[in-house]
Amino acid sequence: MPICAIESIETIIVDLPTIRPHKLAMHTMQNQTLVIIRVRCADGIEGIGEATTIGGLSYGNESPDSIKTNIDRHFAPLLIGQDASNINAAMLRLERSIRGNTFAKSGIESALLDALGKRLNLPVSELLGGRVRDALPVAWTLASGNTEKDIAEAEKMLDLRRHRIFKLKIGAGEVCHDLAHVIAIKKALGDRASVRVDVNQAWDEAVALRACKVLGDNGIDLIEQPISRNNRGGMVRLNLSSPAPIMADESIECVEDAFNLAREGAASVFALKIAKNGGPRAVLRTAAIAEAAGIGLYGGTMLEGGIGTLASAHAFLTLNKLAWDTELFGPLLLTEDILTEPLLYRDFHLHVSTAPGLGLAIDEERLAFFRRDK
Ligand SMILES: O=C(O)C[C@H]1C=CC(=O)O1
Ligand SMILES: [Mn+2]
Repeated sequence: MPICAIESIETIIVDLPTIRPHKLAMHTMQNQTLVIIRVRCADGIEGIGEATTIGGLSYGNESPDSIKTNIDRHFAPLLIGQDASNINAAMLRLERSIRGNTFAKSGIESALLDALGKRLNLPVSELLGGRVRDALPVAWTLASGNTEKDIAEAEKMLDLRRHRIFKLKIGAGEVCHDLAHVIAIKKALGDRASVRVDVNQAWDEAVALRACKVLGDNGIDLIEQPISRNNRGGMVRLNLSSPAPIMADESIECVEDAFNLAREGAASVFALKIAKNGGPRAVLRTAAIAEAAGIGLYGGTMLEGGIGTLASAHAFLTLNKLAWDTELFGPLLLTEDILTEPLLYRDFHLHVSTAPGLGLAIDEERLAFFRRDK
């Protein structure tokens, strides 16, 4: 294939409203901020990617502002003039000069895959080796902060046949109150739904030791990141003692973290996130480590909009087993998106088309309206 140079890279910060406040242990989201990445190539093809985090710097090491600045100032000069079709070479070039910054790398890798797919007339899932499914089961997060509201929201999702897996965000309140909240929701939904919790690192080990037992004994299927990512020994001990499986989320900030967690036995399920590994190809390296270690897989999200959600979905479609399903509901938390077509959620699944690249197009008017610098 002749060399097709990267001509320009544009980063655009977009602020979109959410359907309701989304309450996490470390931050309450009132809206969501996406960083859209447009990689323009010499053959006129444009690759589109997204790098999105939650709550500025309250969740991870990168913020929308740092992602934009770092791509504009540090990534773009390394990539302009390089072959857009050689994703290995482009990503290795970044890796040699740029430490960390996996969110920004993920957005760039997604955009390069989108461009290559459009160039070759193939969906990104096929560039990643081929899909073994066309749709993914999708969990919903109940995070209004109110038990009755959360139960009503879950009932609505079941009626709509949109979700039958619910993740509850806890950790911000008193432990006893949080446990009562979770147990009340599980009681109301019974066997009609899988109920899981995400503590977002809020507990210490002593609290988690007791709380995980209560959760497991009350029918909670999965406990996500109960304690700090820094307490790896504690994760190992909890994973041994908890009656419900422990899932690592914040513990994985790169592929090497995944290897160390697997080696130490610190979790029996991994949340896969393209943003935390450096892209759709990078996340599959973490998936391979998990598969080799007998660790279950869950398709995670950073509450991306449609672009990041599809980039994640194309990677997850290629996996042999996704024992714990996915939570790719980000676009459904937003009242607006910037794509010409919404993603297709039906019968508890996200359905992913086989259109070239990520299979999406930007609605330029909406983008112009929602971009922060307009
Ligand atoms: O998992 C997280 O910690 C982040 C995110 C994913 C779903 C959700 O509601 O929040
Ligand atoms: Mn989480």
